[in-house]
Amino acid sequence: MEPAVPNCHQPIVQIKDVSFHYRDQQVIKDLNFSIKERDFVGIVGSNGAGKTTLLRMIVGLLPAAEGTIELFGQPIRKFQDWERIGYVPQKNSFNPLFPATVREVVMSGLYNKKKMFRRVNRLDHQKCEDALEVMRIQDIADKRIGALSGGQQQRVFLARALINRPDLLILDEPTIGIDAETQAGFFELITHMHAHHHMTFLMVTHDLDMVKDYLGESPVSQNGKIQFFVRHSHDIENCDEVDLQHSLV
Ligand SMILES: Nc1ncnc2c1ncn2[C@@H]1O[C@H](COP(=O)(O)OP(=O)(O)OP(=O)(O)O)[C@@H](O)[C@H]1O
Repeated sequence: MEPAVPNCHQPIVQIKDVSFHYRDQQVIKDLNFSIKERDFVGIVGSNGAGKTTLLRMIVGLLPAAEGTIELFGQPIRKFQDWERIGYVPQKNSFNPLFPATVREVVMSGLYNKKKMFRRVNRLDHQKCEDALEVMRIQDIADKRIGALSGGQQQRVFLARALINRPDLLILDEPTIGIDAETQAGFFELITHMHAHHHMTFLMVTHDLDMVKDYLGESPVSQNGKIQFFVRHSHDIENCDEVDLQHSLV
């Protein structure tokens, strides 16, 4: 039997009785689910099941019609600490003429509404170099994003999401449109990060092989057509030892 999750693993996302509809189309109904610190949660479901809608609610882009969502113990409407969450949305495909370089795209992860116009300082540059290094894209940092392959672009968006060293990383079908070999490398990177960094993961994927290999054969729960697979991290045995490596590199 799987050991229980240690008590020091705090709830990161708590979803209670959440429902959502677009006009008259009910997409999510009475969803209850929680994600604890250092869990790796995989969301699987057929097209149109409501997976992206759910992620968009969790990152505050859509309000739940009913029910409550808490992030890091706070109701979402009061939550301000968005730097703690990295989000890689579905399909970031760039026009080859798009003028930004890889480094500029990664740096843009530092800006939110409040900080848009503040000056970039030495620490920001260091964070950017760390994110480039951890994604192994330093050598393409000055290339235009539009000139890269889908797999390389995906690494850039992951680096952009990682620049603030988030506690929770949310990925929406990160390997869609990427060849099998690059996909396997990407999952290796993500699972390595889960094992070695103090981060929690929530990922929508259609890759059932990856889900079964890393998250197990059976979902821990289901809501409508959405299934949730979870791997808990058990390597914090002692609650005094939660100070795992928190830097990226
Ligand atoms: N902005 C929108 N307005 C109206 N309906 C929408 C909107 N976005 C999504 N829908 C509908 O809501 C349902 C759920 O969509 P969603 O994108 O959340 O599903 P999904 O599980 O992520 O699907 P996929 O695997 O195809 O990405 C679908 O029927 C979709 O057509």
